[in-house]
Amino acid sequence: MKISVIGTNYLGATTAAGLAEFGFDVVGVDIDEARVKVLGSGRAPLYEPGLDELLRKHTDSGRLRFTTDYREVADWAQVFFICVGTPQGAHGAADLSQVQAVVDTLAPLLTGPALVVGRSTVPVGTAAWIGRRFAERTGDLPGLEVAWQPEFLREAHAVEDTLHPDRLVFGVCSESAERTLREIFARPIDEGSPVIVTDRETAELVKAAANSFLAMKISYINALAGLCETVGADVSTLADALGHDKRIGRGSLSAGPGYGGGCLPKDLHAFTARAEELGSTELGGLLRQVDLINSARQARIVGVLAEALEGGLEGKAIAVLGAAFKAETDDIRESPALSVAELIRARGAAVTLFDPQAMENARRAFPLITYADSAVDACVGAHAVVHLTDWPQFRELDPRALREVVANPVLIDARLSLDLDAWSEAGWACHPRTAKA
Ligand SMILES: NC(=O)c1ccc[n+]([C@@H]2O[C@H](COP(=O)([O-])OP(=O)(O)OC[C@H]3O[C@@H](n4cnc5c(N)ncnc54)[C@H](O)[C@@H]3O)[C@@H](O)[C@H]2O)c1
Ligand SMILES: O=c1ccn([C@@H]2O[C@H](COP(=O)(O)OP(=O)(O)O[C@H]3O[C@H](CO)[C@@H](O)[C@H](O)[C@H]3O)[C@@H](O)[C@H]2O)c(=O)[nH]1
Repeated sequence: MKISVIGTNYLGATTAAGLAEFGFDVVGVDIDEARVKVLGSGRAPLYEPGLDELLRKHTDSGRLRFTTDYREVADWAQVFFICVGTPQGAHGAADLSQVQAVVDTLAPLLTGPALVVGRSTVPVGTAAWIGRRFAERTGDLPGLEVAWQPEFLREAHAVEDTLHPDRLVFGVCSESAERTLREIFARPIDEGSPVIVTDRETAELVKAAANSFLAMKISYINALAGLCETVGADVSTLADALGHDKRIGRGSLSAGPGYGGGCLPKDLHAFTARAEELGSTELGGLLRQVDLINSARQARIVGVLAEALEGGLEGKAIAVLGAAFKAETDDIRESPALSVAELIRARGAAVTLFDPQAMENARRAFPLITYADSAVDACVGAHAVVHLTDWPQFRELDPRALREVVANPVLIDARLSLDLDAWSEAGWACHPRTAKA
């Protein structure tokens, strides 16, 4: 089977490489020439563990290539996966202009049967709308069908999640579309990935509901973290204890600076907008509260920092550890680390930041922050150190050595993942405090 993947960044590049690994001939299409060139040379245009190797393997084998020209795939592929972006648009609703552009470019070029499979995250009703738009623009081409197969991969684990998905959700209108999807995903199905076959609306909703649920779990534990800070309780132990209950689970229960990234924030906003548009004010209200708790978390971290420093933040030098929205990625979209860094700067302090992978992206988007060549360099002369992205490298830092280079040994461990006993023993004032500390 010949497959085209349209849109080849975080989702699409991994999808294309994964489908080639499953044994198919794949052509990725993107309008970004620079991205297509890098991918064509077997390299990932972003930092994602294992992706470079998979891309190289299949560009070398000839099973995978990339183009900017839709004409190369229109008559060649039988299946088209849509993986373009669905960024936040007006009033939080999803901006579907990239999806619309794909339909409008592809439709006039199609001449025979095709299965178009949406993988982007979209508001419920989008697949039906795309189906109608294709029908209008192809003059009801026989054998053209639109299915929805949401993708649940996490950045930093994208390759593993693509090759061994937790579940596969097929939103289809026909048995033939289901058969095609079962054939494409035969390998993970044989390995035991559960398959849920449903209508397209349910498939679209599964994705929005899953991301909103993850955001809700994170906001719940962050709201509890605030309470724990007030009474000196330990939110990590609380989360461990909650997580042992199989009905709750430990995943997405790590308190921190709030959730960020290219998915959870925008997907929560889009789901809120769509739910309210469809009259579900209860769901809209719940999701709005989740969002409020998330933003408040970042302001609270800055408040804790300001209180920990004599005379507040004005004129102070603050070292920030981390720019990426989480570890093992160079993605800075909606990064809580950079939001906190900007809030600190807005209160009159100078920020010096280090991140193991996201420096280039951060420098481009936030030029007023100073960037250091290492975590230790970022801390030289600092009045406080704020730990905001949970890179394993930051857990290896030697608090005794760092104590020697800072102006003032104050640590805000916003990720709650450093060994605070070791830092306290080395003479640091650590926040947030627990009864233990
Ligand atoms: N990033 C993730 O981990 C992830 C995981 C699951 C689902 N998703 C969803 O997948 C979608 C894509 O996410 P992403 O993070 O890769 O987005 P992105 O914005 O990083 O990438 C979108 C890509 O599509 C390309 N593109 C835009 N218009 C195009 C067109 N008309 N034709 C061809 N290519 C075009 C862009 O050049 C870009 O390379 C979103 O809906 C997102 O919510 C993302
Ligand atoms: O216990 C936790 C878990 C995560 N986070 C933060 O939440 C954000 C999102 O993390 P994660 O879910 O690991 O990252 P993503 O790669 O954005 O993946 C989410 O978004 C993708 C795109 O839709 C989905 O496919 C995934 O299933 C979904 O987990 C990051 O800022 C994390 O630091 C926490 O603060 N505490």
